[in-house]
Amino acid sequence: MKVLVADGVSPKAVDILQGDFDVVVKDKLPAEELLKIIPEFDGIIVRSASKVTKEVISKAAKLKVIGRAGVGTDNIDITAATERGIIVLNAPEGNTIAATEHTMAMMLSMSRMIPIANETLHKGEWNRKKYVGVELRGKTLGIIGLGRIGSGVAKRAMAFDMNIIAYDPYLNEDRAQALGVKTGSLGDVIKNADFITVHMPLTPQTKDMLNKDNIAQMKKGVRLVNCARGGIINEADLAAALKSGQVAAAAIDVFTSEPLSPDNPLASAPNIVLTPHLGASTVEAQIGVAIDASHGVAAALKGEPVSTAVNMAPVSAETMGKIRPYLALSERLGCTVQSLSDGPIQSLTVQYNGEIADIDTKMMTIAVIKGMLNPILQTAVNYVNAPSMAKQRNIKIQEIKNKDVANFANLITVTLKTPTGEQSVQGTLFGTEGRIVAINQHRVDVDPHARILICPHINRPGMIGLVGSLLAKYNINISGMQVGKTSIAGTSIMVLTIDDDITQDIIDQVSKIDGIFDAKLVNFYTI
Ligand SMILES: NC(=O)c1ccc[n+]([C@@H]2O[C@H](COP(=O)([O-])OP(=O)(O)OC[C@H]3O[C@@H](n4cnc5c(N)ncnc54)[C@H](O)[C@@H]3O)[C@@H](O)[C@H]2O)c1
Ligand SMILES: O=C(O)[C@H](O)COP(=O)(O)O
Repeated sequence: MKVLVADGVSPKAVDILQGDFDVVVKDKLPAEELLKIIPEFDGIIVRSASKVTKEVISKAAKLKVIGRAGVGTDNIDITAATERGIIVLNAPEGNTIAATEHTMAMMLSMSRMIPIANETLHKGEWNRKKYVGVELRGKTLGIIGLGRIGSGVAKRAMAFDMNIIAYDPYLNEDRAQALGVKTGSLGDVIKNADFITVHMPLTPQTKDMLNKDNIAQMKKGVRLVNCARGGIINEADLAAALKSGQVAAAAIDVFTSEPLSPDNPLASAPNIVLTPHLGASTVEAQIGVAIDASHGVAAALKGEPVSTAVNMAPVSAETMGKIRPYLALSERLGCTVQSLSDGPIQSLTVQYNGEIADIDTKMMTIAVIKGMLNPILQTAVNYVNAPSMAKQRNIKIQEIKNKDVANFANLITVTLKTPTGEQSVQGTLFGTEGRIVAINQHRVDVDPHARILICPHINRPGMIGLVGSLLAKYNINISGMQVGKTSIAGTSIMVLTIDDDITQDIIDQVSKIDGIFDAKLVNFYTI
């Protein structure tokens, strides 16, 4: 598979990917070139420069994953990617410190007029009277958006003896208390702050959040910082407020259109410190995001789950650690139960018993759906599109959780209903190895790999021999065999692991053997 590493992402990404993938590096990637070359690639890693638009995605016939070596995914059309089942992932933590420290640097440079003092001194002007700044100590800093970077700024600003007031409508009050930060409404921040810094994504709600109306209500001489996204502070309104003196100074790293055009009103505004989107530009951050994004892209291309995918239900790293060993088993249970069934799938129930009932199992249920649908659909089903594929087919999905369990520490029971009846399989982990432990109430111990042939049969001597001889006639080797017990009198189930390919015609012949009720092949190579 081929991966395109664009936008000057650190060479660390190439080091990580090149063992497994064919890697192409394009530090500069004009939009027309991206459109032209994207059909060749299975994966792409970008920073904010390349725009992965709907048009790019429509041409990306093989694309399975878009990795963002950074936080903001506003340069990627996530809706278009999700519709195509393309995983979009980011690297949300690698550049947090860099952006936090850049915000502090911007606040200090703006307060002490360092850029202009430096520039004029280089021109030979020794101007000590003109560049008298203000202190941070004792000032109120309004932080809008108290996420990773906002909290980091809060901590550092406290060390400068600033008073903090934060506004974040989605913030849990406990988190603010743990940080020792006072919270308030947007209006409280607007009215009380001497400095305001914004740290949230650009969304329809946050666009122009600071504008001429609320800038007019701020303290005269307020100082504003934007190291988040261009447009959260309206650029024309800010430029006007800098000219009028309502805003004493501003420090801006991000712009509505990048690179910054000379026509942008901020380019010529007074008392403003500008940097060309440098928040994440430290050696450490670029290595960090490249490592995280490339590991995510590699995992996605290998069909493994990705904890930083942004178009899937989020799963914490802690939960991921607990569920990871169950994912392959879950997929195999989905594949097995589907292979046992006939007719259109009406509903799928996944029941979790034991300790796993206490954890967030939604990704395991998605793995079951993936395993159930992949063998029967033309479109590749993955962790992103599995729930919507099930919905499109009107399959009712139900999760049941119960801490009670007999015989095992944890048990997953997958039941699938079609108009012809109900099939169920159960699985558990022995150590880290997944095992199918029951098929339609017959107790078995099956390692779900390669292909298995499942034959319910009458419980009488000679049945295994009959099936074995028929398969031997076609030179099909049986590498494993299990006979399942049940409380249902007179019936049994044999599960044969077979190495070789087997035709439907041979399976039909097995099912016609006297005493065999049915023969179903589960091909784990199809998931
Ligand atoms: N300048 C740079 O180079 C640079 C580097 C890294 C991140 N960023 C940007 O910084 C921003 C913050 O990044 P982060 O990692 O802290 O993100 P985060 O997701 O950890 O935090 C965002 C916070 O904003 C809050 N929020 C969302 N909508 C809000 C609203 N309407 N009003 C107030 N708060 C709201 C959320 O509740 C969350 O707490 C993002 O836009 C990101 O793209 C820029
Ligand atoms: O959202 C981000 O991570 C930052 O804006 C960094 O963007 P960059 O990778 O283009 O520097």
